[in-house]
Amino acid sequence: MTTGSSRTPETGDAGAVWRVAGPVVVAKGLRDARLYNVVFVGEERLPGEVIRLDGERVTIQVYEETSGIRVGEPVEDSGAPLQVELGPGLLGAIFDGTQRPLPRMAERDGDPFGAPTMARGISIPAIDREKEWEFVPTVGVGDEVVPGDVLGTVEETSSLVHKVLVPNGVSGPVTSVEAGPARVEDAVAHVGGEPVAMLRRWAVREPRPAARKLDPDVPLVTGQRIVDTLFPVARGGSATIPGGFGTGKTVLEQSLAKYSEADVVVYVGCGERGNELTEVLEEFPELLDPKTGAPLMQRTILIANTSNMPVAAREASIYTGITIAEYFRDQGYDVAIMADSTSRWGEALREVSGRLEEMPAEEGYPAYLATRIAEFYERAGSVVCLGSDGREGSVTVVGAVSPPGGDFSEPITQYSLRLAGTFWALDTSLARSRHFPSINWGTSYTLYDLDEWFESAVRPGWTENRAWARDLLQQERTLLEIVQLLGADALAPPQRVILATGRLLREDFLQQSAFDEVDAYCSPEKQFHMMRVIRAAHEGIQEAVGRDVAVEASAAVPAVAEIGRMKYWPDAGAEKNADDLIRRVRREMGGLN
Ligand SMILES: Nc1ncnc2c1ncn2[C@@H]1O[C@H](COP(=O)(O)OP(=O)(O)OP(=O)(O)O)[C@@H](O)[C@H]1O
Repeated sequence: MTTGSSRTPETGDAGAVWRVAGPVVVAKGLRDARLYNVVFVGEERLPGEVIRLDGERVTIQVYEETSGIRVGEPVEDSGAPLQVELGPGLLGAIFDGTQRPLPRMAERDGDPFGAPTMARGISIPAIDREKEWEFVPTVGVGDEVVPGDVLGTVEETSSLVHKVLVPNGVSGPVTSVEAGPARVEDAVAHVGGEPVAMLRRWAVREPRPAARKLDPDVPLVTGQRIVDTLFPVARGGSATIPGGFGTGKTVLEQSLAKYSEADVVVYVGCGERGNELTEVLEEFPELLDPKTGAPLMQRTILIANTSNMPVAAREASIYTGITIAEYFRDQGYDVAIMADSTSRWGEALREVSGRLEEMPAEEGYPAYLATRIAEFYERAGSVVCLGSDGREGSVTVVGAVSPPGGDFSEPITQYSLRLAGTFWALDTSLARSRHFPSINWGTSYTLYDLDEWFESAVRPGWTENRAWARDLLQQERTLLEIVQLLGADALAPPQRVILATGRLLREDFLQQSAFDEVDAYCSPEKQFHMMRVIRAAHEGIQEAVGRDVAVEASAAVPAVAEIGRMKYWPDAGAEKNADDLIRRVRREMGGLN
């Protein structure tokens, strides 16, 4: 994050600390302060952000521990709002909530998740200034360019070409452009005589512009069966994952981060425990993309703001993340941002608001909570990017919510579900019975209609399979209620068929282990073929019942046990395996009498 290092001394406006209350500092004497400007507090120059102006009192949320700051210490206004640095070198990076590179801080200070007072006042540039990138121009001298046009590219990783765009507010003829190695601050081109470097800055609270929004009609394939088949999210759409303690939010967010078909993934670990993020930091660099075989870290940016880091920086981490996501979207990429957890973020808002002595609204949260959550989800979108080539990009937002006591009526869950297009409700009783992912198929939903895409891109028949599975699960639910009241004997054979198939669907399709090397990712094609087999088993049991064969006998044929092993089939041979198994199911069930 740029904390005003580019300011000139003339713009610096100086005041003094007047009051300190936790992460909130009130200063006086800053004549030119503006809302959301970055200021430096105290002798240690701790960065903070102006969050309220009240006469001569300027209220600041400070992004670092304020202990030891005394009344009268200097406060300086940088004259600029909170910004992130954007450019080659972001992929694979690990930042804190204000975009300080954690590995380089750790080199200085040891464990980055250790002491809450770590690294006070240190300012390390987010993007490496010395690294050289091979710049390949895509324009020539004399070409007329407008904001968003691609000036050239650098190969940031083996799987992603970073596009260097004409910045906002710059247009005209290219007056010079130079191929070859360049550092991020070097001018790689001149447009209308203005130098253009690769490094950009952007105020985090301001959405980056695009030419226009598109209807989200392509799914973000996740490789998670219940998600893709029953409740898919669109590229450029949004999803929320509420779940009580231990229901699997973090595991699901991480599976999405690992396996979603996004070009770039921004993972914001917000207020989670340090050891959970350490796991992520250790595990991610080891993982390979199931599609390309390239290290997953090459497409990932991690933003870590753990529960022991200063609370105000947690609020910033979401904005830092989404701004970086939009930056890659603008290059024409599909980006997914996962935030775990927005509840911890809401708690940061609540804490700061409490220090400001604002009138609390629902459950002590500030009245502007809903607006803030909306600002985050509304930055999702599929767009035509700025620039003349009409390229398209998207940001998909996935936010986890940890409602206290698993109570979904609390404000953050309620606001999130009003805003997000997909709702994956994690269920405590499913988690307790070790049914993972514990997405409740009765209460979850998606508002995106993506059937057409699946029909043409995966297989015709996808929609019908999906409708069949949903209907069957719904019927099973109703029947299970009857069984609870009256016992299984109350059911007629056709109803028992539904229970038998419902079980197959739940155990052999919806359950998916995030920790099994093969099962953790399931392609839509394999999902389709697995569903075909389960439907064939359903028909087989139904036919057998028509011949007066007991449901239990059909459900016990050896081929049914093989259905339980479909998860471990390799993706590649799924179609043939499914054909073979369907034949076996028919043969074995057909032979019963
Ligand atoms: N898809 C899955 N496959 C296998 N096990 C899972 C899966 N999802 C969750 N689990 C199990 O559930 C446990 C809890 O998951 P997780 O830590 O994600 O929960 P959480 O909702 O994030 O918890 P917290 O409320 O503590 O943040 C995991 O350690 C794991 O054992």
